[in-house]
Amino acid sequence: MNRQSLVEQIKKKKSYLCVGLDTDPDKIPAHLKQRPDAVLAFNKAIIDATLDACVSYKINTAFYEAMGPRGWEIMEETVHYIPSTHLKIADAKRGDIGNTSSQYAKAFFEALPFDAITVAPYMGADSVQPFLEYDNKWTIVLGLTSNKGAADFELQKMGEEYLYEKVMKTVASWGNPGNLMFVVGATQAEAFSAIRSWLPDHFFLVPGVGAQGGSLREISEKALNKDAGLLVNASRAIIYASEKEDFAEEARIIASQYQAEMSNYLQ
Ligand SMILES: O=C(O)c1cc(=O)[nH]c(=O)n1[C@@H]1O[C@H](COP(=O)(O)O)[C@@H](O)[C@H]1O
Repeated sequence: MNRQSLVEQIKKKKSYLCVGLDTDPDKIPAHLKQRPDAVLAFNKAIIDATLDACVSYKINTAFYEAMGPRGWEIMEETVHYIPSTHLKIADAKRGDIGNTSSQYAKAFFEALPFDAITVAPYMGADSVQPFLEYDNKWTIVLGLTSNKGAADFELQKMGEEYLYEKVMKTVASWGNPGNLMFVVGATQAEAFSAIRSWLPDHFFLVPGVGAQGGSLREISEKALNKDAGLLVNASRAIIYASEKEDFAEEARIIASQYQAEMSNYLQ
């Protein structure tokens, strides 16, 4: 999905919500757990229930890789189930020497039909470039992450700049806002205005609302741009809104609440 289609979907839905499919087999409602296809059935029910409220799904590959070979198949079946109207993100946080990154890019962009992948930039230009070579796919590079450990490296100063600032500005010079996004955690709201001032056009994937406590209002006020420029992810707050048989309906309600709030900020 290219930038124009993504922006059209955001305007049509009045939503920049990304639903995170971080599906933990242990957290699936009891009535589904017995089924051999429990995780897939859970994902399909969540997708059916939230389609109208969101523009993207983010599949956190760790949850599927942890299930062994069947998990990889479930991930594949899930990504095929998501309609082409929605941006399909592989949250895989890959990045390695060039020839290995090329294989990661092939795995998620060709063998699997993802539109986007999260990439860790620590190994530098040659580790990120193979993903950026796909013009029609999105590379989403970790900028300032939502976790406590962001303080260990990302928020350390390198001369005048924070490390994350240097990383984001440098990576921005390798690609363009048509196929490059950055992860900026919602828990880092105080940094959003500055980041938006030096990257006015890029989309940011923003995890950290919901279970991690970030404020949708604050990041929206500070970082929405003319194309929205934000994809805000919530995983646990939506998919585990209920542990009972009504889990999909409850997920729909929470996703719709995010969508309604977003539609106010988009005006
Ligand atoms: O790249 C990510 O998606 C990501 C980056 C980051 O800084 N923080 C972060 O929480 N994430 C992911 O975003 C999701 C957040 O999940 P919830 O906290 O349950 O909404 C998880 O899949 C995380 O792996």
